[in-house]
Amino acid sequence: MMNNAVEVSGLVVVRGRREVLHGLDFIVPAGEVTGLLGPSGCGKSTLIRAVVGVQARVSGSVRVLGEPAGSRSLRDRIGYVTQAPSVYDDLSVTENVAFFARVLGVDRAEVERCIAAVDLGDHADQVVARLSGGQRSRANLAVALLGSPDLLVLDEPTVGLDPVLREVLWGTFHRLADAGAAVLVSSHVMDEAERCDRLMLMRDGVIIADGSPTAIKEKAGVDDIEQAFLAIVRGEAA
Ligand SMILES: Nc1ncnc2c1ncn2[C@@H]1O[C@H](COP(=O)(O)OP(=O)(O)OP(=O)(O)O)[C@@H](O)[C@H]1O
Repeated sequence: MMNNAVEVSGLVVVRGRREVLHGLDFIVPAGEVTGLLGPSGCGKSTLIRAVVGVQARVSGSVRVLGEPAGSRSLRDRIGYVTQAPSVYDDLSVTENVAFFARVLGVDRAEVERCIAAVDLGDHADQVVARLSGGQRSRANLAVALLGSPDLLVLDEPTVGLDPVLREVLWGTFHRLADAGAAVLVSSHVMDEAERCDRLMLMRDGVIIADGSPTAIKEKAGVDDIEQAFLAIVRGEAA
């Protein structure tokens, strides 16, 4: 097993007329939950899209599980959850997950396991249109868990979820990491930082800090990540 699921150097992305990622270097290790934190618009989704291989106008080197990002062979080794739901409104949770299992060629037995992993067992037969927002996000996540991907990439998976559910989902992410997967989770909510094994703090298309939450706080000489973020930004401006 490779230690780094993702290895990136010199990542530059241009969108419209603007360069939105300005030459990033980072890794995403296997067996850990890596958080990508930064304010709205800083480039988190763009970074994630580059890793998954769906972003246009990318330069630099982006290697995922030993292959160039976007390689065909990576398709069933990466689970990717976007902010927009991929599940169908008029199908039940089970029908949705079973549909994607067929598409991916994943064993039917996986369907129930993935639904249970996101704690949707009680709603398995409900059509997605009648689920709450949080339940719908979890149905989306269940699809991404099919086939036990080596890399799970989640773009703001906990937005709009209640604290109990967030707790459940973070538990799921850590279980997957403990089983050896690399988990990359973005969030604009700084208070999710402490739940990550490793963090990348991002601002204006640049990674301004990278390390364990403890190491980042120690280096900045403060005791919460939000303060660390501000201290680093102030330090850069000075
Ligand atoms: N098609 C586009 N043309 C030009 N600029 C774009 C385009 N799409 C996105 N951008 C810009 O790229 C930057 C990064 O966007 P991105 O969606 O990656 O940010 P984000 O950190 O994921 O934000 P959020 O947390 O709000 O989802 C933003 O400033 C955005 O305005």
